[in-house]
Formats: sequence, structure tokens, C-alpha cells
Amino acid sequence: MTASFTIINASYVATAVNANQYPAGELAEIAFIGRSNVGKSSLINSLCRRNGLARTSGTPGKTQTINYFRLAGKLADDSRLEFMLVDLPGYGYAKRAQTARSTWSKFIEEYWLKSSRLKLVCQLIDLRHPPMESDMNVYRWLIEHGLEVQVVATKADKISKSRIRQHIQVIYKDIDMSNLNPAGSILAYSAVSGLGRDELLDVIRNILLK
Ligand SMILES: Nc1nc2c(ncn2[C@@H]2O[C@H](COP(=O)(O)OP(=O)(O)OP(=O)(O)O)[C@@H](O)[C@H]2O)c(=O)[nH]1
Repeated sequence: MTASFTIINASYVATAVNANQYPAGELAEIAFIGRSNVGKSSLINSLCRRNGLARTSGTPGKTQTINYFRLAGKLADDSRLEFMLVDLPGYGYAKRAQTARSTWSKFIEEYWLKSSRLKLVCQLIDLRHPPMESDMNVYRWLIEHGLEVQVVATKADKISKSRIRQHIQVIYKDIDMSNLNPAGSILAYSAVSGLGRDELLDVIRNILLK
């Protein structure tokens, strides 16, 4: 598959911990969220083809701020499309059972409820394991609050190709997608091999052009 939307520029814009610090402007926002260590920074870097844009580490729970990156993409007809990529802190850090509400700080909830330019939430779930309770609660919360969600199953290179489909089915069933969001789908992604990258860029382009 050839990408019909290619990222040609990506730069850091701002960090926020409350609504007063959201960057001004009219750009549509695409947000990324997932459990700590799910591979969010790696995915953002691979999407933008910029190592080090979002920091990566093996230490979970590092990012506790909302980080904004301005991205410019080129469409098949050479026109440009700009948007804001919003990197949110990892959830599910605590070991005890959690409701969605208690998995994130007040300022994250403020973002979900106040960011009028938010067009899509990419929720990242580790493809290797069944979703955790926090993944299921967050998905449910986002859908119930009317947000558009694309589930992205990360680290797909870590399991054999033949098992990807099977693992996707487990996530689909466990997060109850057929009931909560019948039109929803799950995309397998690998920041290492690039699997799913063109497809995710297409999803983003389609949302931005809607
Ligand atoms: N094999 C493989 N490893 C990955 C992939 N994505 C991330 N990793 C590894 O998983 C670990 C966590 O990745 P990060 O991108 O730092 O995860 P994160 O979700 O940003 O983590 P926090 O900042 O703690 O929320 C790192 O050791 C990455 O190298 C992938 O697609 N394939």
C-alpha cells in the first residue's frame, strides 16, 4: 500500500497541564493515548519519521504532560494538510483496579471535555496481550463521551504474522467493540517494521478531510 498522505514536517509546539496552556489556533487535533510503555512515543516518532521527536524510554509513566506537535502532510495532489498531534500521558500506572476516571488526572479529563478541535483519539493497546481493565474502561469512557476512537494495536512485530488476526479479535471482543462502537476497527502497528503506518495516516487524512 502506498501512502496517499505523507508527513513532510513535524515540530514540537507546546506543553500543557491545564486549559490555559493549550496552544492557540484553529488546527484540528489528533490525540494519542495508551497505557504506560505501550509504545506511544515510538509510534509518534515512526509516524513522523523523526527519532527523538517524542522521547522514548523503557521507564513507564514518564510523560505527565500534554505535548503538542504541529504536523504538515502532503496529499496525493501535492496540497498540504496541517494538524496538531497531541501526546497525552500514559494511564494504568497503578496496579489496583481502576475506573477510567481514576486512571487520569483532572487535567486530562479537562482536555477530553474542553478541546473543541479534537477530531480523533488514537487509543494504543499492546497487541501481544489481552487488553487490561484500564484499556477497556478508557475505551468505554471515550466512546460514551462521543469521541471518535481509532484503536491501534502496537508492537505487532513481536508476534508472528499468523497470530496478529487472532490477537486483534481478542482485543475486539474484550473491549466490547461490536456493542460500543459497531463501526470501529483495530489497526495493527509496528514502529519497528512500519506495519500499519500508511493505514493510520490514511485514517488521519480521512478524518481531517471530513
Ligand atoms: N519491537 C517493538 N518494540 C517497541 C515498539 N514500540 C515500542 N517498543 C518498545 O517498547 C518500549 C516502550 O516504548 P515507548 O515508545 O517509550 O512507550 P511509551 O508508551 O511512550 O511509554 P511512556 O512514555 O512510559 O508512556 C521501548 O523499549 C520501545 O523500544 C514496536 O513497535 N516494536
